[in-house]
Amino acid sequence: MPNDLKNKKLSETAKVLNAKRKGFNSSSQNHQKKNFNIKIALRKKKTEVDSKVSLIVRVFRRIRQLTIERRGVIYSGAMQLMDNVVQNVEGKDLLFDPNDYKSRYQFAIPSWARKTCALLPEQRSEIEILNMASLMRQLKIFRKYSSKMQLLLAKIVTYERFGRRRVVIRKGHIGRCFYLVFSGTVGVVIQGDEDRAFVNDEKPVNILRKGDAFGELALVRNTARSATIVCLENTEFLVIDKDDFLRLGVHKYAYEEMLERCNFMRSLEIFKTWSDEALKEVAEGGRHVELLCNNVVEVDTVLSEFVYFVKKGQLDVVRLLDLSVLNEEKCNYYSSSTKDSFQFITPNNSPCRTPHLLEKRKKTNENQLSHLYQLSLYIANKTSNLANLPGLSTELNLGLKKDETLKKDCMLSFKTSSKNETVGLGTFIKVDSLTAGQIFGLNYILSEEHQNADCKRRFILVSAGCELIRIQKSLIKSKADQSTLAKIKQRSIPYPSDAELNEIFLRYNRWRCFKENLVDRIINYNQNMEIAKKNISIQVPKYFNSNSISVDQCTWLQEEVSPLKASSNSCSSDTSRSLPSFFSLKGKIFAPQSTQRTLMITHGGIRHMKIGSDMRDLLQKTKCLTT
Ligand SMILES: Nc1ncnc2c1ncn2[C@@H]1O[C@@H]2COP(=O)(O)O[C@H]2[C@H]1O
Repeated sequence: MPNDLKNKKLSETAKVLNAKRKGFNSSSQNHQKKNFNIKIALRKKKTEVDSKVSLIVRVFRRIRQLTIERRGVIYSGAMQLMDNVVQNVEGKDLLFDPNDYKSRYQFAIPSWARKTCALLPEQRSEIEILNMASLMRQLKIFRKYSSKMQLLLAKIVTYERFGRRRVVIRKGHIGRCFYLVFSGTVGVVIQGDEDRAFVNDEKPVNILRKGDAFGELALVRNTARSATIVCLENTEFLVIDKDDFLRLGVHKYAYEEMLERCNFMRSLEIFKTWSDEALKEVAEGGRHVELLCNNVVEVDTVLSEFVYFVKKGQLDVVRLLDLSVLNEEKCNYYSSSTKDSFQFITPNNSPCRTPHLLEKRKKTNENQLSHLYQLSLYIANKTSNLANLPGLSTELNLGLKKDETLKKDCMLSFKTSSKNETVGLGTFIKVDSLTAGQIFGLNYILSEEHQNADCKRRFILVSAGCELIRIQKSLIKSKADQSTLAKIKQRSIPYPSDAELNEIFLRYNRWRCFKENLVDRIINYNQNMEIAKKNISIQVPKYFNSNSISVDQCTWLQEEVSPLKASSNSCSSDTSRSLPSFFSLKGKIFAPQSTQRTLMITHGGIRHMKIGSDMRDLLQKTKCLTT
């Protein structure tokens, strides 16, 4: 009986539980269904909204397109606001020009602007004038004019376009217009006819690009044209008529710029003896050039026609160094990683002709060397007195092959590589940095016997962000008096020779290899120590193994550290050579104070490296250090 009762009760509870489970299942199924339906409904709604939004976007795009096509209006309120902001900012002493970074940068004059230029001034609407002014603000020279003048010019400016070899201005003709170059390049020829601009060895005296202007002299002086201007490629100009030029006073700006050049030159010691007339004549032929960082100013200083005066910023002088003249033994100094990072250069002289570099080059501006330039190493000393360079010994064997000093200037030596390509090994090395008031190229105006060796060596001029004045060598030469020439002769100190630069490079490279190897070894050591701790049969790795790297690190450390006196400061942050008292290789002192120590290795500056307590033990074991 009790058993029956028990069974009954059990079956009843089982029934109840089953019923509950069923109920639960059905309710969760319902819930899922509901969720699913909501999801589908939401998705439908979303696609509907999406299609509506894309339709609206398309309609607006079309309206904008039609407006631009019909009325040429692109100058929105937002654009105007932005221009105002930029104008306000322009007055401040910014380190960069915001206009250089405008996303609306045009490489050629757009069709709406051509249409505007074709209209008579009185037919141009206010918005069209604003559009034109906004476009013209891309030109550096235009930005120098006041906002009022900009609008007045935008109202009267006309458009002209000429193909390659077309003469824009012919020397001796009457001047009728002033030209602003918007796209393309033109050559200035003073002697002979325009064909000289296209003869290889007789280059034009000057090349003008986007943002440059010409044709002001004849208008201001009321004389004949002083030079012939010929298009070197398809070139677009914005043109200002002589009457407008004089009426609006544009000539005052041109005159002011010339005066600025004149005053700058007058402030330089080298031109102190010059008459005002001579200085003015030279300044008139000069041009202002503003360059962003990493733009190449001159690819080959030997072929250059110009002397460069740094007005603001910094101009770097870079030399392409032939590393293949170093013998095999010296070449071994490059660790595999270091070797990879140096550029192989093909015989046609261009630093960027290898396929992967070409690829990169295509992506960047034609005139930029940035990726190669990163490799350059800075040498502050422009004299050949190497004793002044930190830690350099002139007795150091250069590793130059006999009779293989640099015969052909800047031409790298080429070898056939494993892939049957002719390759050379070179690196760019910065030999000088010119700052405001310094000049590059004055040496060239001396007679050949007085020129220093640098006049026959090719250097590359690279802007580190600078404003330059560019004047033809011939123009300065024609006006230079005896005392100026004597001053130039006196000041001409050549840059370090290639042999010296090679030495500097080797030393730098050795230091770099050493650092890399040291870091590798520390990492390697730490990893192996972990293994060694677990498995006693494995030998504890040696940290210093003088056979495995080309430079004996112990010697290096001693060499680096030897001039240091153990001081009581734990770590000095100034740039003079100093060491914390607890670490001195020479004195073999190592005071264990905590688990972390700072190993300082100096080479013309201080470098820090953290080492752990195991490292300290190891240094002691390898007898580099004793407690
Ligand atoms: N050395 C020069 N470098 C650049 N531009 C020049 C040089 N000499 C003359 N020009 C320009 O060439 C123009 C020729 O016509 P203009 O004489 O009216 O004005 C001249 C200057 O604007």
